[in-house]
Amino acid sequence: MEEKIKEILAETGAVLSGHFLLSSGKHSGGYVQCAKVLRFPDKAEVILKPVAEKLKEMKIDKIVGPAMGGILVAYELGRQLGIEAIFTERTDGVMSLRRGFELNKGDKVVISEDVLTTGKSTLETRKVLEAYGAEVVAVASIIDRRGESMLEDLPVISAVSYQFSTYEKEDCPLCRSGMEVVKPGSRTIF
Ligand SMILES: O=P(O)(O)OC[C@H]1O[C@H](OP(=O)(O)OP(=O)(O)O)[C@H](O)[C@@H]1O
Ligand SMILES: O=C(O)c1cc(=O)[nH]c(=O)[nH]1
Repeated sequence: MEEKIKEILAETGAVLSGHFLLSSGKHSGGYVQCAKVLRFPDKAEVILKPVAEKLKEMKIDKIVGPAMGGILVAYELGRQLGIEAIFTERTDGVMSLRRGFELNKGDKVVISEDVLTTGKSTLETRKVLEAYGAEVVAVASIIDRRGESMLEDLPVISAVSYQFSTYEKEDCPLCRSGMEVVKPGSRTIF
């Protein structure tokens, strides 16, 4: 199934190579733009089905996706699981739950993401949810591109994994080659 999902990601133009500034501030020659595949609801259903199947085994009350990338993933997983899908968002750089969304003490929640790189957005989201007394039981994503071990105390359920080289800005060979760097994501605070 991983191969089929990677084919869908490639054919929808989601897998990019170039010189990218990631949300973490690191640089990379590879990037997965999940919005390119999620623009097709039928393909979103296919690529997230294996993730939803695994989540079915857990007793989950809600799916929470951090904006922007996690929202559509939460929506599709919530649809397949028949549960509520909500989102957190950054206001002045601070992640919070807004729009009258509610979490009850003891709610078992899954955080959904399009891409996991360093896990920073996920950890920020986890803090917000735990402050409401919710229990984060897993993280779900389309892409797992974590290079280092992050989120070790949580089950991570992803549709596919990629290993792209990432570099600190100072050590980036793509910077040295003079290639212009592109920042596709919306986070501005690293
Ligand atoms: O694991 P991390 O290092 O946190 O990186 C992954 C995050 O980066 C991207 O979001 P971004 O903040 O760029 O905003 P976007 O969802 O609007 O693209 C992506 O959607 C994940 O949320
Ligand atoms: O780390 C990121 O910001 C990131 C990497 C990636 O491949 N795709 C994405 O949407 N964000």
